[in-house]
Amino acid sequence: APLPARLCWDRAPSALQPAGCRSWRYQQKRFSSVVVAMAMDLAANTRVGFIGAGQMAEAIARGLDRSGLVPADRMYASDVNVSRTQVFESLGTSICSSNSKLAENSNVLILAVKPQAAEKVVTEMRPSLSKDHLLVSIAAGIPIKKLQVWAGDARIVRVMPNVNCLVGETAAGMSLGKTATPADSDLVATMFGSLGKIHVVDERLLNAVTGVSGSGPAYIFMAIEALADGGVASGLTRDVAMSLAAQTVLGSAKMVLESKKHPGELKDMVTSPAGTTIAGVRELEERGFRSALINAVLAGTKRGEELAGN
Ligand SMILES: NC(=O)C1=CN([C@@H]2O[C@H](COP(=O)(O)OP(=O)(O)OC[C@H]3O[C@@H](n4cnc5c(N)ncnc54)[C@H](O)[C@@H]3O)[C@@H](O)[C@H]2O)C=CC1
Ligand SMILES: O=C(O)[C@@H]1CCC=N1
Repeated sequence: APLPARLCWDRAPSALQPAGCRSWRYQQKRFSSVVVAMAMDLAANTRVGFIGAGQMAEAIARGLDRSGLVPADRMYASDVNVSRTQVFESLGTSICSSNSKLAENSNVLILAVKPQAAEKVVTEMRPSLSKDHLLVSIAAGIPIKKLQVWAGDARIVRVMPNVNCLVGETAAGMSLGKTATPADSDLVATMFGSLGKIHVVDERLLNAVTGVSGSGPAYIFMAIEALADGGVASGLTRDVAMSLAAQTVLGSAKMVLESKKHPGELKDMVTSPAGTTIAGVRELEERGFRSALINAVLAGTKRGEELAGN
């Protein structure tokens, strides 16, 4: 189910920054005072710690800093790989020498290690975790039930974002653990709402979210690359072909989101009788384009289910 309107924002949080923040834009009037107060409280009191400072942690950290909701100097990170902590240091983030130290410094911990490492990492941290910690796991597949056993008293929220956090256009799903509170739900929705869009879903559907939007950017990047290759094969320069391909994907996504029309109807708008598009559509149908995408999503969902069992 989509979040209640007040929590399902399009980039709203860039407008929800406390006075003094870089890009505060005085747009609070668009939101209820409760939401504004919550976002300001979050901005003031949340110390976000990244357990694992890899690709996704970086995308979230850069996105949060960029949105202004949690500035880099109120984020912490730990990683066994020094080259990764150096990246976070360059963002202005404090580095902790262990995951336990990270827990001492942060009240919201983002579990951003690979799913296969999650049990060892969380179990080792358990003595440092208390009911005052909110553990937000982005690890694909790992169920809340397991996380709760490993983490002891910490409250758990599971989120499946995607790498587009980096540009404030993520598409994410979230589910709450048993002891997570409505305030935790609001906080996580606000945080990831500042990075794009987030929906609350039943936990059993989080692997499907992973299949569609967690992994989806890779499929779209491949599509952009292939469209550009087609352009180059047809004589365009690489730069022009890439720009045309990426802008076409951006514009098409906007058409779906803003027109609220069914994608099939939009496709028909492009497809002239005996024209160029139907020639291409026919080729795609012959090669199982739609079926390939459907199967890719199902394969990703299934892999998430496998990761649950490790
Ligand atoms: N890459 C993506 O697009 C997405 C990834 N995810 C999830 O995010 C998590 C992280 O994925 P990536 O960032 O792609 O992986 P990554 O490999 O870039 O990052 C994982 C980081 O954890 C660090 N690490 C390993 N053991 C550690 C330990 N004991 N203590 C602290 N740090 C440790 C590694 O050195 C590495 O830097 C995974 O669980 C994945 O399922 C979720 C959504 C999208
Ligand atoms: O490939 C993966 O397992 C992760 C989870 C979703 C996107 N990347």
